[in-house]
Amino acid sequence: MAATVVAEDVRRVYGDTVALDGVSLSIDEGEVFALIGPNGAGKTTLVRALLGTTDAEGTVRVFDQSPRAVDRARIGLLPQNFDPPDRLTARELVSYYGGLYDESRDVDSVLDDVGLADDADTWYENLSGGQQRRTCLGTTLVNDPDLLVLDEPTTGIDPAGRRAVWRLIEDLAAGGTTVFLTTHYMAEAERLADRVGLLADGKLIACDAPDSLIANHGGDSRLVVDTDAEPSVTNEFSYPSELADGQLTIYDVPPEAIGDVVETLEATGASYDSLSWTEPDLEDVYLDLTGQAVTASGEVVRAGETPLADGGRVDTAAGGDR
Ligand SMILES: Nc1ncnc2c1ncn2[C@@H]1O[C@H](COP(=O)(O)OP(=O)(O)OP(=O)(O)O)[C@@H](O)[C@H]1O
Repeated sequence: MAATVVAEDVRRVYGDTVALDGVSLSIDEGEVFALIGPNGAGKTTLVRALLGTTDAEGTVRVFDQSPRAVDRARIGLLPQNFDPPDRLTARELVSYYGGLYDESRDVDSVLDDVGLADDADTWYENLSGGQQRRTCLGTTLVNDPDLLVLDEPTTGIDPAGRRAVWRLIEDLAAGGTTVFLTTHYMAEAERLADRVGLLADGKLIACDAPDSLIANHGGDSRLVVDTDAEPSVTNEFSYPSELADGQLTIYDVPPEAIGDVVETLEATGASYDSLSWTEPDLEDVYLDLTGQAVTASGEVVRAGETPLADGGRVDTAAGGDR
């Protein structure tokens, strides 16, 4: 399969700040590639380097051309901070961007694709956050791009809006569009991406399919039970387990074995209050590889530090919008 984007040893320094420190990656045609990293990791700088809007050392090829030589009609870019005029309607905005190209898609079909057919004549300022972001996405689709570059497509929008954007990206990917997106929402990358690149302090520290990253770096699943059990309870299970401060953690229990584990616990005469089972995810991978957790607002919390006000290691599909 042909590579749509190839970057080799890309480096960008701003004064004393090394924003990108030798990043190499390639994105295949039709692939959804998500670049994960906290605020300041270098995501936007890499977007700029790949599109040739910032000077960087190293080599970048897009459609096997220098980025600045690529026909702009082949690329759709959603910048992180896209702030169109408030008093243009969704239709006017998409139509305006369509006018920038020699050939563009029918405006109504674009509005339909982004789920704004019913709100096409609403001013931008009166659309919800999710609708606004989908309008912005519409302006990037009007030239029917072969490569879509989305810099933090869902930052700052509510969970329902985020899911709507996810569905839209999934539809585009199913239609064969190559997508490069950046995000600090691990769940977003896990859901959408064929491959994920983990960026930390300007370095690409891992790059693989989400499942492979989780299998190699995510650790075990955990069954956590609040219980009054005696310390010796850990001898009862055939899985590794530990008891501390009234919390029993049993590792690597497959979901179908949870009932047996609970029966074993009950048989010891112990009672319990709550029980939760969690699978490892990309958050665990990032933590394992960097010693850092990424909060919902994209800040990092280093292992051993007090979590920030927005809840520390949180980045679920449902929560944490600011
Ligand atoms: N034009 C610039 N001038 C000076 N420093 C810059 C410039 N652009 C980025 N940086 C610095 O480079 C580093 C990487 O920034 P970048 O915006 O690429 O990160 P990011 O991962 O996109 O972060 P965020 O999620 O906050 O947008 C940061 O330390 C940032 O302050």
